[in-house]
Amino acid sequence: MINEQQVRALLGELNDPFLHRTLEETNGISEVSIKEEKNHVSVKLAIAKINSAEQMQLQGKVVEVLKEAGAATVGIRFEELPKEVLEQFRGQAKESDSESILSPNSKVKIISIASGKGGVGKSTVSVNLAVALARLGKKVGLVDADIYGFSVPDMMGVKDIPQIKEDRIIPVERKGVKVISMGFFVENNTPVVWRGPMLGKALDQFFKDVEWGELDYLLLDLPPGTGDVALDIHQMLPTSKEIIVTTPHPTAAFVAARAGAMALQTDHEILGVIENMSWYEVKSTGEREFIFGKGGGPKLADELRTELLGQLPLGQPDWNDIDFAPSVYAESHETGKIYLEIAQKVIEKA
Ligand SMILES: Nc1ncnc2c1ncn2[C@@H]1O[C@H](COP(=O)(O)OP(=O)(O)OP(=O)(O)O)[C@@H](O)[C@H]1O
Repeated sequence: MINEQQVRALLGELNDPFLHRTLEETNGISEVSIKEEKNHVSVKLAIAKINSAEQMQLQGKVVEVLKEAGAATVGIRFEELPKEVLEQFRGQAKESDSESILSPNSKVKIISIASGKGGVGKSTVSVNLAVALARLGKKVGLVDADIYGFSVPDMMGVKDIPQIKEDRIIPVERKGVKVISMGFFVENNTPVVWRGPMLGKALDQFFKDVEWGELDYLLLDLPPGTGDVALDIHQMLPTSKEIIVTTPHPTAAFVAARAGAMALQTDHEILGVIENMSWYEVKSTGEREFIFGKGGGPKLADELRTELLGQLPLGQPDWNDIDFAPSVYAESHETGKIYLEIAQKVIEKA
């Protein structure tokens, strides 16, 4: 037989779905009564907003918890918390929000990885830079903000999907990096068709509803080009710094300059340029062939008055690795070492 004290203790641990505080903290358990002969528990709970999907979810949880503890049947009524209480908690919620990643006071360093056009290796660079920062002991999150063309989960060999806990999204951890991607939330790799406002909301969720925990760096793999999403993100994240990825071809660098110009126009500092696919090294002779041309990276860095953070050769990761992630270079791989050098520079600059 369950008693009132036990009921209060159990329910007190559940969260008000809107305030992210426990019912004990919100004083949300208004009534508890127990009919001993039938082992029936009935409770009245006060939450921030009633008649909502969140209420239904909480209802399910209450029934589950109480039945597990021995109640035969459970009756629940909901009421709304008094206005004064709500305001008090909303005020506090605002304060803690202001410590969130999006706040200018946040200590998390946000770095957006941008490119002028698709296919230059922006996602590959984002993934490997994130892993390299983690290898250097940093706490790193990675947002695949390339909402239409998400590829990060595949590149990192992520097989799990995020858990949802108390309506917070828990990112998937892979190679020491906490990862969130739109790819986790669509089925069967279906392309995502969004309208502008929905898109902004989805991104907003990635920052506000994801339980990132403590982070030193949050990297964002932006969509290619200078479209709406890239612009949205710039506006949403006034403190973010930018890395521009280009290939060595002069025209690629010219197009990438536009992405850089957008960062500067929106007052975002550019940390530097990374030139990808810089050369191909012939194994037998060690000779470098400049397949995609030469000079694009340094020229772009010059134009944007920033530094060339590194040049990455053509070549795939070692696919014999035990903990296989298709696009992640091992620490001992020549390219993996270059990523560590770039990450070190990023730590010094960001
Ligand atoms: N240094 C490299 N050597 C060999 N292949 C590479 C290199 N960098 C990237 N690639 C390959 O090039 C392709 C495009 O890379 P990636 O998806 O990272 O580019 P992207 O700029 O993010 O493209 P999009 O913007 O279209 O998503 C991928 O197949 C990737 O594996």
